[in-house]
Amino acid sequence: MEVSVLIPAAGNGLRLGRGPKAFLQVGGRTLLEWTLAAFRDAAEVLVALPPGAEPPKGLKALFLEGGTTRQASVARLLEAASLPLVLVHDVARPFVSRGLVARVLEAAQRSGAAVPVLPVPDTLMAPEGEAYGRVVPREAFRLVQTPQGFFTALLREAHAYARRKGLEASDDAQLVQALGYPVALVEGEATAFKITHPQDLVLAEALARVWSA
Ligand SMILES: Nc1ccn([C@@H]2O[C@H](COP(=O)(O)OP(=O)(O)OP(=O)(O)O)[C@@H](O)[C@H]2O)c(=O)n1
Ligand SMILES: C[C@](O)(CO)[C@H](O)COP(=O)(O)O
Repeated sequence: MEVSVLIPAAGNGLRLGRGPKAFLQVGGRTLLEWTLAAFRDAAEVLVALPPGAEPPKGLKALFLEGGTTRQASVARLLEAASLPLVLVHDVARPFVSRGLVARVLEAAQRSGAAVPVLPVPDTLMAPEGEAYGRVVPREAFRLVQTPQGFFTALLREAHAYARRKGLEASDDAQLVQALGYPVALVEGEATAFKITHPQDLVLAEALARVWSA
């Protein structure tokens, strides 16, 4: 794959409460190892680790120090990317299939910016305090995943724009959109869920038993 894969892995995993997720073991491998396995065919892989973390030995990637936010970590990785196309992928989503990567890459090559999304499977409601509130039409919403693919120059411009405007966003597609560029949507997949809370580890352990990257 002629692409620079950027892996923001510098978070502290506060909601999970088990230390930085990059080094968390699931099914006998760290989340970083699972993630790198999914991108083993990439020409270049860059990983942002928490400041002060020792880069793991024997892994094929370039390790950098991350920033205080996801956006800052991606910005540092982006500076070091050398290829015209980038994929940005959370280490917290270790079970990403080749099919998903191929879909995002293809759409990013075609349109310059692409993200995977999933429909909302449940009733969607805005609570009123502690009480059941207004139900909103779930058809109007999507869950946004990674990997997100971009022309490197476009994502660099979007990050530079965000810095100038003081924008902070939870993903990279928002910055590209803020710059005024459209972001294409491709079909996401349930297995690429983000390990966020302790209960997610039950599913991750089960998936690790059957997953082949
Ligand atoms: N300063 C940061 C914060 C987050 N991330 C990365 O961004 C992704 C999405 O973040 P999240 O799931 O929120 O992970 P954490 O920040 O580790 O979790 P929490 O917010 O619960 O602390 C993760 O792969 C995380 O490592 C990063 O590279 N640099
Ligand atoms: C990038 C992301 O995974 C897309 O859904 C998400 O925005 C990260 O959010 P978090 O709050 O940093 O986990």
